[in-house]
Amino acid sequence: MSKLERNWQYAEQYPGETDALVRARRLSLELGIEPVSRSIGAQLSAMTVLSRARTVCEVGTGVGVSGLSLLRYATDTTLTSIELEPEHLREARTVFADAGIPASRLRLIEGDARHVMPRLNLGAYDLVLLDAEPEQLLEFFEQALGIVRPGGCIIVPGAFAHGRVPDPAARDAATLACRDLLALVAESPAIAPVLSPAGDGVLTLVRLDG
Ligand SMILES: C[S@@+](CC[C@H](N)C(=O)[O-])C[C@H]1O[C@@H](n2cnc3c(N)ncnc32)[C@H](O)[C@@H]1O
Repeated sequence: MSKLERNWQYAEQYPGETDALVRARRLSLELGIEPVSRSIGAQLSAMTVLSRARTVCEVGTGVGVSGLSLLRYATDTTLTSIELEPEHLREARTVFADAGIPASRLRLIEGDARHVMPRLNLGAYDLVLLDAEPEQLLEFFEQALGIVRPGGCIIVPGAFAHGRVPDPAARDAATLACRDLLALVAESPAIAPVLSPAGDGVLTLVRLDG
């Protein structure tokens, strides 16, 4: 194992998770839904608090691993989470309830985020997480730019498309979408991008004022 791989593995095993997160992660894997990794979950938990995010929007609820992470330390934060699959959302409702998250802090919306996001209030969210179909990433991103407030951020876990983005031979739709987004935001005067190699890559995009 290379030094980089050892670092990565250590970082993935390092953070502790709550019992509710451990249960949700297990359920997610049993159902074949890929949850955010432990280190990314820890980053999300910290980001919500660091950025003082009160309003968070998530695309791709799954069964709630990322949602629980986002809300972990932020007791006043509300989460709007959009999920296409009714079964996933049903499981997520149970996961949030079992974790003791009050219903008043949650707005779980069933539907295709590409149709739901245009109905959300412009500039109303402090933090937006995009964790659904990578092929649709550019569409989600355009909508996210509209709903995140200036100074707020958009977070994209899985930005390496399972490690394929850095491989020039990889040309599948998901990889191309991630590459296109990375190129787009690198050139944008309206965004400060940060790409971290944690998990399968986390792209954090701060929407600049003006
Ligand atoms: C990678 S999983 C999300 C995992 C979750 N964020 C977590 O960490 O627990 C992606 C989810 O996005 C959902 N999804 C796919 N396309 C979607 C769309 N267009 N709108 C909303 N949800 C979508 C899938 O059904 C799946 O549950």
